Amino acid sequence: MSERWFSGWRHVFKLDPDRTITDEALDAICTSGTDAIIVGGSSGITFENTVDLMARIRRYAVDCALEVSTLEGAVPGFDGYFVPLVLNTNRAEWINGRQTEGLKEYGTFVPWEETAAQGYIILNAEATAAKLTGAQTELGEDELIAHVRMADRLMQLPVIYLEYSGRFGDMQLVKRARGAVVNAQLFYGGGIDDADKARQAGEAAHTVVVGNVIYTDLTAALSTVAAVQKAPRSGLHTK
Ligand SMILES: CC(C)=CCC/C(C)=C/CC/C(C)=C/CC/C(C)=C/CC/C(C)=C/CC/C(C)=C/CC/C(C)=C/COP(=O)(O)OP(=O)(O)O
Ligand SMILES: O=P(O)(O)OC[C@@H](O)CO
Repeated sequence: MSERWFSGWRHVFKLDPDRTITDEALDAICTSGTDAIIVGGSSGITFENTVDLMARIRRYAVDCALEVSTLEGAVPGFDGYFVPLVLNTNRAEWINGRQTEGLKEYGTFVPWEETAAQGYIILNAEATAAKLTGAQTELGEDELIAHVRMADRLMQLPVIYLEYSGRFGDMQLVKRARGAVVNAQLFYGGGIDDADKARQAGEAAHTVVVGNVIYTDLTAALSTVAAVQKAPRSGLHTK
């Protein structure tokens, strides 16, 4: 598999421009040893709150990518860009509709070498992103694997993101999804609020994303970095 700008990422913190984080907490996150920060959220994202958070993270050496979820929030100056496509919805707006609108507006300015599509499979019905996009979250194993193959083999997406935002997912299912992946990098995110869950996710997925706990228990959030980085990588792509 060819190297991608995010290939080496095992642990990532996701920061939401629509939430408040103190300078002290941001300093701890950015100097934690995490591989990268993703800036993203599914509601309340504006140009102003995204620029503000980017400028604060930019004081640190850590890689910082934007997950573009609104047209207004497409801000230049990040190290990389992810464009989510939701795969388990029947609302075309969230599969390719808004993305095409975005390309009409910004297509000539996109830094393509540092931009990657993410095939989102949203599995927690309670997540804001699931409600927003009408995601069909009740997938059996066969349906999940079919979505994974659609993303990985037919669509050739570089990232498949199993999204349980707000709830810890089924790690056996995540491992099976990973087993079906040939080229994509499998991101897992959702409900990681201690080192043990982080370790389990680190054993199951290529890349582990930690979000909400940053805002509720910073010490627990920081403990997830070493837990993922020490987790056995058996069965993972060589990156
Ligand atoms: C000018 C310049 C430099 C441009 C570079 C940016 C760039 C590459 C632009 C390309 C143009 C473009 C294609 C834009 C498309 C933008 C767009 C509107 C895409 C739609 C994305 C989408 C499917 C959004 C739906 C929600 C979603 C999947 C969001 C991802 C983040 C996420 C899941 C956050 C957490 O979820 P949440 O449920 O909120 O979690 P909590 O419940 O815990 O809060
Ligand atoms: O916020 P949590 O539940 O940690 O999930 C992380 C990330 O997958 C959200 O998009």
